Amino acid sequence: VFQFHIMQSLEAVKLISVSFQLIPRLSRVNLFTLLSLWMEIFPTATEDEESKGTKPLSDNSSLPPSFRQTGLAVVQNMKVTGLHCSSSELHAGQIAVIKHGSLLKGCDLYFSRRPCSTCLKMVVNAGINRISYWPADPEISLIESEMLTGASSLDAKLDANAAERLRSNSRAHIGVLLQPLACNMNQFVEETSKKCEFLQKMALLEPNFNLDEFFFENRKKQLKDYEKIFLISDEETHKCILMKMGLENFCENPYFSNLRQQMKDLILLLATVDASVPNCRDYGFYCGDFHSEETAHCHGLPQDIARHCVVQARLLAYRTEDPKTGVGAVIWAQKKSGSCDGTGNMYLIGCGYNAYPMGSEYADFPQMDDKQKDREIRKFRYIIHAEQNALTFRCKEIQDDEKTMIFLTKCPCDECIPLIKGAGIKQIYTGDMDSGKVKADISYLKFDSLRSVYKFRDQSKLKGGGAEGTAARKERREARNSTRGKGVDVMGENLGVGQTRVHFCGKQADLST
Ligand SMILES: Nc1ccn([C@H]2C[C@H](O)[C@@H](COP(=O)(O)OP(=O)(O)OP(=O)(O)O)O2)c(=O)n1
Repeated sequence: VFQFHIMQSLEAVKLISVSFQLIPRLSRVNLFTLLSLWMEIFPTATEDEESKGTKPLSDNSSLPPSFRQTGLAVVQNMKVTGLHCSSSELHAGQIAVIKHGSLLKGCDLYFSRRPCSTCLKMVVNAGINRISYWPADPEISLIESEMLTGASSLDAKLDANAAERLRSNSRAHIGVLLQPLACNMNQFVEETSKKCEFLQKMALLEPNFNLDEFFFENRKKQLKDYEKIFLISDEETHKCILMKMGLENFCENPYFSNLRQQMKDLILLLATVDASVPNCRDYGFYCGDFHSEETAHCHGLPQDIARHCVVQARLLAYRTEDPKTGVGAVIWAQKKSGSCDGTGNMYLIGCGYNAYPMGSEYADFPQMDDKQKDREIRKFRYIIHAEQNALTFRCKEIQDDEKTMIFLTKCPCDECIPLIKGAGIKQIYTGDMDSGKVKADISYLKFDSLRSVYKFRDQSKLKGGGAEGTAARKERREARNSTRGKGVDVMGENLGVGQTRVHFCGKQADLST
């Protein structure tokens, strides 16, 4: 009885701690759904770029008009084991069958559109556990006005009927898995996106940069685009499509308006996260100095793809268990020759976010950061970093002769640099605002001197790289060397050993010193 009471009190403590968690999290289901939407708009190569060899080889420029590009996240035991998108010849479901074969057994598939009957029969046959799809226009479009001929419209209807019969006959659960976001989630994503270091870097380098204006403008633009792609603007048309897909239960209110609200919330979240990584000509992920010879030899990814993968990592970061700092990591590799995937020759190795060890409850371990004097109750010794989770739970092996790339939302720390190097990762795409910092229980000193892995830092090709950038970095490095360990304020307010807050054009940013 005594033991029972103790157990009950422990449970109560855990519950209380859970309710005290400082930041809202994305649910797994919503994360996988968002990843599938994001895969649908994976940047594809133009013929020109392909022939020049500047983009991964892919071929999805000539999709039939009634066919909608689809993104897919393959999930096994709650871990993402594949991210795909359709190509001109193959649908996402077909690609999943080619790439995973019988390993699809027991997997959950998250599609950005309801897959066509051809895909559905194959993935059901492979023994998938569950399919969730985004409840808008399906893969074979049912929006007739956009179709070229009456024949394709009939095909679309026949396909909808066949898919519905396959669904009702299948033992796998096939339906719509969307969950309402935590009540302050979108507000939290907005705040953290504005503070995200990719935007902060711009604020640091650009005189007269209005971060709010830049961020909200971009978000507005993305939101408009994504609503066009992922939402059916006319409610009656949307209801009609839901009916045809066998989702009549969603057609009555309040279920219909709830569903649309959840869809809009997720689209807003996607647009917000997207706007946190600047998408403009002069900013990007560049290796070394933009004009230096080093850059010419290291064959980085096209900027739109690099940025796409960093945004993916930003989405993952919203599953963090760290009460303060969310970090996401995605590892992709590039095959030497093309592949049937809409991602061209790129394939997923693994992805992760920072969290307490597998299987632990939220309150099992300390959660304080280094502002807490008692080191015993700080989080750092317990949290598994995003890179560590991405490597540990990878779904593919890293091949020595292939280019493997890790995309991070934060500079890798000294604990992770040897892991990245040892694993055979060839390129790191990241921000470097923390580089050179020494915090009480975590340090970021090894990144700068890392030589065997190409580092594609978030920078301006005019200001962050090039001669001007080099000079600025040199100046910072010298300042750092002269102040390291002394906790001296270099340019602004002193935040303690290794950190300085600089004030720049009325804004402030934390810099390593
Ligand atoms: N490349 C990285 C860098 C960090 N982390 C994780 C480990 C910890 O969960 C958290 C630590 O982040 P910070 O170094 O920013 O430390 P704090 O969370 O204490 O924030 P602050 O910057 O205010 O000190 O991030 C990670 O997963 N991957």
